[in-house]
Amino acid sequence: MERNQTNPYQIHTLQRIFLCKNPSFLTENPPSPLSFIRNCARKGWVYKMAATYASTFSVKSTSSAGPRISPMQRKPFSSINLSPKSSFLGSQSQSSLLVSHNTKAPKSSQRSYSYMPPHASYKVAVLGAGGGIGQPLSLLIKMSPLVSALNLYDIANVKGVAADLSHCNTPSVVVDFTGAAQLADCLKGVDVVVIPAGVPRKPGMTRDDLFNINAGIVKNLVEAVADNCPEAFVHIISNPVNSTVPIAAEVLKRKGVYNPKKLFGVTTLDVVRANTFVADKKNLKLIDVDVPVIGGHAGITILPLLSKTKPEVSFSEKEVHELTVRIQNAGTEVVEAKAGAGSATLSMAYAAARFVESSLRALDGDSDVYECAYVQSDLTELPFFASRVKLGRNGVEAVISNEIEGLSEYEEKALEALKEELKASIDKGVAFVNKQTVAA
Ligand SMILES: NC(=O)C1=CN([C@@H]2O[C@H](COP(=O)(O)OP(=O)(O)OC[C@H]3O[C@@H](n4cnc5c(N)ncnc54)[C@H](O)[C@@H]3O)[C@@H](O)[C@H]2O)C=CC1
Ligand SMILES: O=C([O-])CC(=O)C(=O)O
Repeated sequence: MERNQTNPYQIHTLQRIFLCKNPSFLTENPPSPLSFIRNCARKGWVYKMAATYASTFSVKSTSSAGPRISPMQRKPFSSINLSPKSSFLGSQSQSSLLVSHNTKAPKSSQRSYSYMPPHASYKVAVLGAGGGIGQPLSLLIKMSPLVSALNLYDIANVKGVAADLSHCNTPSVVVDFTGAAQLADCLKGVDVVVIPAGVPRKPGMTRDDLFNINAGIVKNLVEAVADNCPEAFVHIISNPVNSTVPIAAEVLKRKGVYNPKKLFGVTTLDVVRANTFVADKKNLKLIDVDVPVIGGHAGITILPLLSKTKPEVSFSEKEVHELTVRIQNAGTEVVEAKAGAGSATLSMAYAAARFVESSLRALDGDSDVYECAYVQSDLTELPFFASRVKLGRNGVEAVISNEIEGLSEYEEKALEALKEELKASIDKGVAFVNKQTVAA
């Protein structure tokens, strides 16, 4: 079976594109995987895309009556090895679902369909929704077939964003919340909280230069998360991620609700960039490329594992060095191009939306969801580390350990070299919360 690495966001995009082009399709002809594939074939779309659609639509959704989130488990993560044939979507769901589609698909004349469309039943909150990332991210989340409620929070300018988005005819209901007094209401009953609140870089700044402002913002927001939706998945985007995630962990610990499986630093943009740059450099089909990125999310702490690129591809030493440096400096590339008007917003929104969609699929019972993220980890001696993780209903089900085995000499050295900086950033975050606690 051909390995399929299409990302979850592309999958839903395909289904939306198809349904937009065929508006009567849903009412006249419930979209069985088979009929979709026939339509794709008629339109000359590649088989792989059709198969991807079939696999997504074959994923059963939990109904609102079903158990949505099981009780928190505080055991340390288990580490598992990932088959070299697996993608972040996993190998088995794609192939087995394809097989099940092939065997179960009804004849075109039949009207009984075993397929269940995604059921919008999850509540997502975006904190910092009025900002450069917040706005396009909210739009992309509004497009998700899995979201029933989208709560948008900011300290200003969020009313108009919510009014605007609420006109899109997708399932979720959009509600705006402005200012600290409305934060608790925004968070009640939320399944996934995404935090892009905070200031972005200007040319000449490092991400760590944002610490003084963003540390306090993240601390306050996560305190409210702890009080109002302690069971939610928490996605931290605000920089410096290497420190803001440890800050969030300390806050949650002090509130007695820390579940390391549900706290994530969003590093998806590093993977998105690595995939794009490698595909470009090696003239590969973008849809096939998958490069794991480990470590952290700043400068040399961003470590793309080019030796683990799928499909297998060889790089010269020069190529490895140039690609690694470009991926590490890609944020700065955007900051400089924007010349004072902020940092990456659109690509970040795309990447964060992919991570949200993956989390929702995991919550919804898809047992084959993999993403790279910055999480509490025992892969190295550092307490937080980005690597590929398997996501499930309870958050991180396993950290994928074999991807940091058998590294190239270049990667081994880069891994050792990043540890000091990453440790300092983690310690800085923890010290910040300790200091605030003593002062209070
Ligand atoms: N993790 C990653 O890969 C990336 C992270 N970032 C980071 O994301 C953050 C946001 O970037 P942008 O959206 O471009 O900035 P922005 O300035 O355009 O938007 C930030 C938003 O946060 C809001 N905000 C500020 N304080 C808040 C508070 N206490 N509560 C709620 N909202 C608050 C602002 O009103 C604004 O709407 C920055 O820290 C940036 O460095 C940016 C790109 C990639
Ligand atoms: O570079 C920045 O400041 C924003 C960021 O984290 C990125 O684009 O990766």
